[in-house]
Order: sequence, then C-alpha cells, then structure tokens
Amino acid sequence: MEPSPSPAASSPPLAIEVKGLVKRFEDVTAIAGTHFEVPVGQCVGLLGPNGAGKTTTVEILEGLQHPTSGEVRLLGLRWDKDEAELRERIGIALQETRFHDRLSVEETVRLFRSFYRKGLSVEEAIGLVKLEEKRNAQVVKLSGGQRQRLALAVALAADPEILFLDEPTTGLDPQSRRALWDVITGLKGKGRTVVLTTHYMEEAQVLCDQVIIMDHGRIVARGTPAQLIASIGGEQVIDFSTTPTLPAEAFAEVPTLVATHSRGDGYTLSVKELHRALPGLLSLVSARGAHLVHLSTRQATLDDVFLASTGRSLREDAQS
Ligand SMILES: Nc1ncnc2c1ncn2[C@@H]1O[C@H](COP(=O)(O)OP(=O)(O)OP(=O)(O)O)[C@@H](O)[C@H]1O
Repeated sequence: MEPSPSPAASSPPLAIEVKGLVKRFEDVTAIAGTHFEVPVGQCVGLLGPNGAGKTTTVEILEGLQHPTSGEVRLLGLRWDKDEAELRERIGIALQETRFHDRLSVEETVRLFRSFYRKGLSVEEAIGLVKLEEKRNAQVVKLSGGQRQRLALAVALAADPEILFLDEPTTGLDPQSRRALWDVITGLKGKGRTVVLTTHYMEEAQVLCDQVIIMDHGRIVARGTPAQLIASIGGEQVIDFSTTPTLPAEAFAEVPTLVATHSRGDGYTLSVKELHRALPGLLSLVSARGAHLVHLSTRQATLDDVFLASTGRSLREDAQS
C-alpha cells in the first residue's frame, strides 16, 4: 500500500504565512490579529478603505515595520533571523519612487541591479516592462506610466520570488494600466508571487487569485474574487434613486432581494434574479407615487462584497 502523502507534500508551498498579526501604535490598533496564507505563484490583493491596515500589513511583510505580536514568514524565512537573504529574494515597487531625474532608464536599472548579487540582466528587466524604446531616455522625460514601469523594472532587477506592488496603477491612464496588468500577469505565469494593494476593484478582480478585504485592522472577507462575489448571494445589482426618496422598507418585497443598502441619494439592491426583481421594483416605486430619477444594473463587484461586509462602500472611500 502506498503511504498517504503528508500534508506538507500535498499542499502547495507557501510564499507568505501570517499568524495572529497585531500592530499597535500607542492607542491605535492598526492590525487586530490577522491570519492568512499565500501559496507560491499567487497574486494576492489587499483591499480596504483608508486606514484599514493595508499599508501597515504590507510594510510588516516587507520588513519595514516590526509587528507588536504574531508571526510572519516569507518563503519559510523570518525577518528577525534571515533579513539578508529575504532582501535578496523579495522586490518592492513603491507607489511613488524617486529616481535621479538625469539618469537614463538603463542607468537607473543598472544602478539598482548592482545592489544585488544575482538577478536579471539589465536588458531583461527593461524588456519585461517593455521600456526598450526608452532605454536611453532620462527619467525626467518619462510619462507617469513609464515611471511606474521603471519602478517595476527596478523591483524586478533581482528577479525576486515575491514582488510587492503598492497601488501600481494609481493615476495611470487606462492604456498604461492595462500594460502594467499584462506585465503582472506575465510574472504570475513565471511562478512569481505578487502582493498588490489597490483602490481599483476591477484591477483586483482581473489580477488577483486571492483577495483580502480589510477594515479597521481586521480581515472582513477573503477568497477568490468569484468566491467573494458568490458569497454575498446576490450576483446582480440594481443602483437607483427616486423622487421623492422612499424609505428602505419600501423595497423589502422586491422579488429575490438579498440586501438593500442606501448609497448617496439612492439605493443599491443586491438581487438573485434581475428579470424578476426589476419589474417588481418598478411597480413598488409607482405604487408609492414616486418616480425613478436614475436606474442602472450591473454584475456585483468586490465593492458590493465590501458593502455587504461593512455597510460601507470602498468606492466612496477611494474617492474621498
Ligand atoms: N506610524 C503610525 N503612527 C500612528 N498610527 C499609525 C501609524 N501608521 C499607521 N497608523 C494608523 O494605523 C491605521 C492603519 O493605517 P494604514 O496606513 O495601515 O491603513 P491603509 O489601509 O494602508 O490606509 P490607506 O489606504 O489610507 O493607505 C490607521 O488608523 C493609521 O492612522
């Protein structure tokens, strides 16, 4: 009889393990005891409103802050014991990296590559982020999207096994954003683990195998984007407003209703079956003598998951 595989042999190797992580700043608890794991080769996204604890979590993972308590392992290693090795094996692209304006793209990548014993060639790093045409351009002459790609090339110079990207596409136009998405997807294809913070739910939905939604230092939801969206039970959403504004109870009888949330001057209804919910909603509105000001329907997103978990909208927080 064949021996049954040990758990270590059957489960995928872990790039990141976080157990009971707590971080306090005097009277503020930034992280209130979180647990999660990221298998090698996954892209994990940290989402949450301002102050949720994302940056603190990522900075602890990057070895830039010490936890108050709890355990963090990257590639089985610990910051307090294995810092030199970890620095060689992870890469960090900050949201706004300041480079020397007068250096060229190639000189900048060469400089950062020189800090590491092994890694990619300068040409490979530039090629991965598709900046070949700008190889000789000075940093000062790059567009915002090209600078973000340069930051990524620098983070990739040591060919890291785990790459941390802090809001990599904030402020970029849609074309540059998609170009960066392609680069990140390519890295996943090479078995690299990527940790991403973002305010863009579409980005998390497209790129992430695992999404961790944080609020007030806690993980309020975790799973694949599809699992999280399925978990709220209503995969279709109706956004609408009426005049006069009706109380939320007015919509309690909408067929297949899962949840009602007020948002701005209107409501968001999560429903299971749009074709039944919509006619029901329209007749409830007219029975109350009200009129629709606006109505739109869409597929549920990670924002609706956040709304269902916390009663607040990530979108509203992101825009504030
Ligand atoms: N150095 C610090 N001293 C005191 N409090 C801090 C410090 N750093 C973070 N905090 C607090 O810890 C909490 C979590 O902050 P953190 O920056 O991790 O949130 P975040 O989710 O990254 O927010 P954002 O999206 O705005 O970057 C907040 O209440 C913040 O004010």
